Amino acid sequence: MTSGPRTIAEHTAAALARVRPVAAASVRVDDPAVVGLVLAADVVAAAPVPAFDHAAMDGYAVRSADLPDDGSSVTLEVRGDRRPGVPSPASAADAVGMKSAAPAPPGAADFIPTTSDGGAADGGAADGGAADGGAADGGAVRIMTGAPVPDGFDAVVPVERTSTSRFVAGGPTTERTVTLCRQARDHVRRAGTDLRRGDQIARAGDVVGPGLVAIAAAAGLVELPVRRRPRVAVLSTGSELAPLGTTEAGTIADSNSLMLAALVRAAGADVVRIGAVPDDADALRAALDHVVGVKTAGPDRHDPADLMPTTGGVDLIVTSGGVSAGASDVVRELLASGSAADVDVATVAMRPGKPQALASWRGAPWIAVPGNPVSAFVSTVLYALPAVRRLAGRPDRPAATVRAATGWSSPPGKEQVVPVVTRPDGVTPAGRGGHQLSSLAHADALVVVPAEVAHVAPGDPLPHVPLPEAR
Ligand SMILES: Nc1nc2c(c(=O)[nH]1)N[C@H]1C(S)=C(S)[C@@H](COP(=O)(O)OP(=O)(O)OC[C@H]3O[C@@H](n4cnc5c(N)ncnc54)[C@H](O)[C@@H]3O)O[C@H]1N2
Ligand code: MOO
Repeated sequence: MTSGPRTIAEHTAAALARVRPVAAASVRVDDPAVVGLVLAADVVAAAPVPAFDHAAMDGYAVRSADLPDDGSSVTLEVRGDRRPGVPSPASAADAVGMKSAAPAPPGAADFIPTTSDGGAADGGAADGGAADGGAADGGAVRIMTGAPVPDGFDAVVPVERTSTSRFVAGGPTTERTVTLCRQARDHVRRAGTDLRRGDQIARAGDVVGPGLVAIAAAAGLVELPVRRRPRVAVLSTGSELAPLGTTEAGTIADSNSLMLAALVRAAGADVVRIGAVPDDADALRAALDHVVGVKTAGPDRHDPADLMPTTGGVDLIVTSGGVSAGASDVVRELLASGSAADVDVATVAMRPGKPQALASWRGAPWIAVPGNPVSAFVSTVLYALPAVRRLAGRPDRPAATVRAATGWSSPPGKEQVVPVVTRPDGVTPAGRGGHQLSSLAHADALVVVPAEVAHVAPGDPLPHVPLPEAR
């Protein structure tokens, strides 16, 4: 199908209609590769955060009811010791049998009941050892930040606001009593006050970042439902294209495939870069078959009947060059040959980037952009990157506008796509503007000047398409 001139929005929609998000999979939260992937489903907490009521300060757990309302101090017996990472009081008591004759060494991961003479309890609650520091008898329980607050206790008084004044890291803790008073804050982080079980953590389409990994782990999740990075093949067409560093007369460096690969990678895809294919339909056919993983069975490897269709290789193909009206425009030649499906050769009323094409090759969507480097760049940003985003499972980028910081002219009747540098006072065309490849070196966004605008004035609002951050 060949259509008449269309708008950028129309061609973007036509490109997007060809792609769907790649399949979802589960990836462990501790797999570094999960960072940067896109959630395939909403994520909810499997456990509350915090998981249990715990001390927010090193100090003493108390019952506020035991502390005078008027703020005067009270001396309480120190009846136990709570460290982070210990079992619950009951199981700790079981573990130590409540019979230990000597105080545990500092750092012992136990709840150590303390007797009134400073030694460890040997008879449990029955002899006044306040076996689990339970609240029934009140008193104070020495507690370190992160340790579970004993049942019945409801506040923690920081050590520096008590008669103890400080704990010595790794040192003994033998005080039998502590004098303290009511504090304005309870310094207890309560279970579920950050997230309750079932609370939503993130939504489908969100990118997994460091913070999400942390909250997922804290909320009891082992795996996240994500989509793998889309695989995108990038290749250039042109018999004049030579490998990097070649200085042979009449050849040029294949800069487009490097540029397109970097753009597509920055947008979140894994890239299979084929590099340059000569202006030869058979060579292009073979290269495309290679990237989609088609097996050739017969002696004539180009007979479609001998090809096993598969999209196992890549999720999208992006090619540059060969889409205009020349005798060596190999993409056009191949699209006209009947080998490709869903062919849509389009003229877009934009500058640069007028000739465009879409197709599908053995089931893989194919976005063909023009070869002029600036055209290839803007076309890839406008058509291929939204497709990569959709393949990855991300929502479409919301429309944004930016102010022009300077003025410039624009061709009448065409949308003008301008690589720009974005500053606080607005955007200015990057480099020397126009079709100069050098202008792309510092561009951080594109702006699209509407077709009906012949002159952009400073302060005019323009649609703004930020470039993806290189990675
Ligand atoms: N008679 C017409 N001629 C052209 C038209 C038209 O409408 N009628 N359109 C022009 C426009 S607009 C563009 S854009 C180009 C697009 O042409 P192609 O997509 O066929 O691209 P090529 O001819 O292959 O190359 C154009 C230009 O870009 C250079 N190039 C190509 N590939 C690379 C690469 N990988 N790395 C660096 N540079 C590359 C190539 O050498 C050419 O100079 O067509 C106009 N013609
Ligand atoms: O529109 Mo072409 O894309 O001039 O460069």
